[in-house]
Amino acid sequence: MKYIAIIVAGGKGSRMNQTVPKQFLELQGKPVLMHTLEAFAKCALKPEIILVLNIHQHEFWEELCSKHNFRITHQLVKGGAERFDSVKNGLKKIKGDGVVAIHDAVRPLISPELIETIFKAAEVDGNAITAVQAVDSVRIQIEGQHATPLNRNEIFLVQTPQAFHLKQLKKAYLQPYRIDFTDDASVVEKAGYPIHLVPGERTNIKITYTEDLQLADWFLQTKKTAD
Ligand SMILES: Nc1ccn([C@@H]2O[C@H](COP(=O)(O)OP(=O)(O)OP(=O)(O)O)[C@@H](O)[C@H]2O)c(=O)n1
Ligand SMILES: C[C@](O)(CO)[C@H](O)COP(=O)(O)O
Repeated sequence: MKYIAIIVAGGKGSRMNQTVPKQFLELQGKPVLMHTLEAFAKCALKPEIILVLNIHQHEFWEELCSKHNFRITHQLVKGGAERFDSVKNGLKKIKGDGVVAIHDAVRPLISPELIETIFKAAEVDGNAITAVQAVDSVRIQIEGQHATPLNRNEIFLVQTPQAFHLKQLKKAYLQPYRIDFTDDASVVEKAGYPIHLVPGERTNIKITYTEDLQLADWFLQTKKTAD
């Protein structure tokens, strides 16, 4: 079986409010994005890596690779206006059959072991989506109404990687973009495929706000000390 990873890094990081998009910010001495690619390169299944980046940042990325002597083989593809478009651009580069894992560049703490689990689970079930169970109490509030509680044992917070048979993904990504396509699972589900959840990792945080970068730094520092 062929394993392919699409790492989406085409975003602006507007919620982070920095001059450089968050995927390029330094984490333990190197850009966030390099940690993410390293995790995939360390996965025992040795997936082929496709990196989706805004076209105006390709040169900058190549400079960063030289500066950090970064040698992991990957194919560079141009990003799109929405995450959906970036994934679509990555998919266009894939020929033949295989299992494809899509991952946010800004989740640099993903473990190589979870990547392998996700690929293998998708191979069996058609797709595999990482998620962790809610630990806080959860309520839903519809505009103009009082907030009502939900059963947190039934609430899962969805992460990436999300892996799929290429056939499912290609069919799903023929659909037009919708605002409620917040991840790949929502696109594939809309195309008629049931979604399979796999336990994620609580440390696999998405760097969205400044404090997330501080938290990621702490996790990595702690891991380094433990190793
Ligand atoms: N047009 C886009 C938008 C997002 N992404 C990627 O999708 C992942 C998850 O998106 P998010 O955390 O929302 O990143 P940004 O869009 O950069 O952040 P923000 O919404 O704060 O601007 C990120 O790795 C981001 O680079 C992408 O490849 N192409
Ligand atoms: C794909 C994702 O990371 C799954 O949790 C999430 O939906 C991305 O959301 P964002 O608003 O684009 O950060």
